[in-house]
Amino acid sequence: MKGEGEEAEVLTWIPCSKVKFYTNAFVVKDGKILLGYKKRGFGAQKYNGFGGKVEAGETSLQAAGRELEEESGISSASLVHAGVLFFVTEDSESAFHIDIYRGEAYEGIEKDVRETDEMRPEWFDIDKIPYDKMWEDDVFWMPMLLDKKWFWGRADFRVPPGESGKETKQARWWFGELEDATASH
Ligand SMILES: Nc1[nH]c(=O)nc2c1ncn2[C@H]1C[C@H](O)[C@@H](COP(=O)(O)OP(=O)(O)OP(=O)(O)O)O1
Repeated sequence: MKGEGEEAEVLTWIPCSKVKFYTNAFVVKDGKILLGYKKRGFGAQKYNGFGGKVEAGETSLQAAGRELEEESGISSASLVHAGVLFFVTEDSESAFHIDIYRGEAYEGIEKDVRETDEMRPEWFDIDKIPYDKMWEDDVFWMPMLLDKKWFWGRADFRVPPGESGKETKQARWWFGELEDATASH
């Protein structure tokens, strides 16, 4: 049985005082979604959208377009802001504000898609998204992205109490739809 202290620790949000600004883009076309199998780095061996750090002097939208092209070869999908994921992990001193984009794909996009050193792109039917091979929180907000509902949420990852390994798991999270979806974004 767990002591009270341990329970309380699990229920607390992880404190953070610095935030890194990232993007992540998911391209959707004809009932399919393009995911990338991450071959190296943080989140390796998981399927994810294509994204990375927003560099100095860039807007989030510019960064999303650049990262999508660098990691998948897609250069002109039209990107729409789909939501925000605030991601906090014991692995990193900083939290991540991740602007999530939905890419509405153009005709013939398939031929532009290419594998890179970092990502192996693969199309999935939207009713067969491999959530068991993705970040644990994605299943909570992906339906809102697919339904074009603007969302906001937070996920905290911790090494579960009593586990000696370093692997973090989702410990606390919430996601919701923004009420004023007509606001400019
Ligand atoms: N779909 C997702 N769900 C989640 O919970 N965390 C995610 C996520 N996508 C990214 N993250 C986290 C993992 C990582 O700590 C951080 C940034 O991850 P990314 O894979 O986007 O960036 P990279 O480390 O590849 O950055 P660059 O080197 O700039 O390309 O955000």
